[in-house]
Amino acid sequence: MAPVKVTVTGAAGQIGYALLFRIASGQLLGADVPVTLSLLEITPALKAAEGTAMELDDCAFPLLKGIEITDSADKAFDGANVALLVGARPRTAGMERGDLLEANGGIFGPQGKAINSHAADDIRVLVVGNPANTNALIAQAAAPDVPAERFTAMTRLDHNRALSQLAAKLKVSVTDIKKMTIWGNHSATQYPDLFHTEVGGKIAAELVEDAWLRETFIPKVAKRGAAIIEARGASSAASAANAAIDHVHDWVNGTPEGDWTSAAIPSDGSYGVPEGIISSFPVVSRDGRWEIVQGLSIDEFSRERIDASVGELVEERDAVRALNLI
Ligand SMILES: NC(=O)C1=CN([C@@H]2O[C@H](COP(=O)(O)OP(=O)(O)OC[C@H]3O[C@@H](n4cnc5c(N)ncnc54)[C@H](O)[C@@H]3O)[C@@H](O)[C@H]2O)C=CC1
Ligand SMILES: O=C([O-])CC(=O)C(=O)O
Repeated sequence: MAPVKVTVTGAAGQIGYALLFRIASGQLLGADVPVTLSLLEITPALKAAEGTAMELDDCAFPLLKGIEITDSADKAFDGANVALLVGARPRTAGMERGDLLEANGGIFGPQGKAINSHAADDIRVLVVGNPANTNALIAQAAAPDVPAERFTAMTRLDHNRALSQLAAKLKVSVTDIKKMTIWGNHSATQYPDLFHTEVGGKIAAELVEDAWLRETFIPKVAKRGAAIIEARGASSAASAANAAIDHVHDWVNGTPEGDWTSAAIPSDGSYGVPEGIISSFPVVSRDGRWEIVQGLSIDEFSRERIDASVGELVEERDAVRALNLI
């Protein structure tokens, strides 16, 4: 079997360090799938990426068939089958949102273009670097020859956080919980929805107090990233890497029958989310493609929250449009 080429940007960063070893050990694609890794970094971080590559060598992973380290996007994405876009420009003190979007446009535009020109026909892209949904939109717009559905952004970490918070509340195992959903943006406006989530055949929203759902669960999940930064002095890295593994694993290998997961994928207009926006939905993966779960009833409480998060995504889209980034 020919190795699958996995390109990781920001490979010398925190998430990169937590991610690369798991990809090389077979957890991304399967225990029988050989991989080659391509590490894309900015020039000053190449040496650190080389250090990580030395450690990858030292693991003697049977599935790892090669490592390439480069600061050239054209080279990094050449023949890539999976692209994990982790490296991004973080927001720094005093930075306006427009500056942040523009700085990221300077990263995700050229990377999208390189993917368009050089990646393999089956390329699948997961954007992790924030603002993830809009960075995915920028990369997608720069890659008109790649099917739009191949550009996705990560809300699986939010999904996993929601599973874990609910399991703790109900004193059940995360495996007892099915059909969790994160809607919208990977930001504080995201909406973790318990109205379709099932625990032992019952609807989760009916098993918890209303006040807990509104005042504890939703804000705790939505603001968990900030809480981790506050506690660790650095943003989530191992849990973010874990979620990236889950997302790509399920995209390629399928989601289990009777359950779904959450991923930010280009909207087809489902649930009133404007077409083209890269928004989180309840999704299943079948035959290597994400499909939005259809037919869920959305009550007024959920509608307001989905609309608020999608409204933020529309604003971000309009802002990058005004900057000619899409
Ligand atoms: N979607 C999600 O759920 C989550 C997203 N994130 C985001 O993931 C991103 C990465 O986080 P960390 O690894 O902790 O950051 P980090 O700062 O440790 O690493 C980022 C790396 O990206 C590299 N980089 C910057 N520009 C690049 C470019 N043009 N090409 C290639 N590499 C480039 C940097 O040199 C650095 O090594 C951040 O934007 C963070 O906000 C973090 C946690 C969860
Ligand atoms: O803001 C960040 O960099 C961290 C983040 O996205 C998260 O942990 O959800």
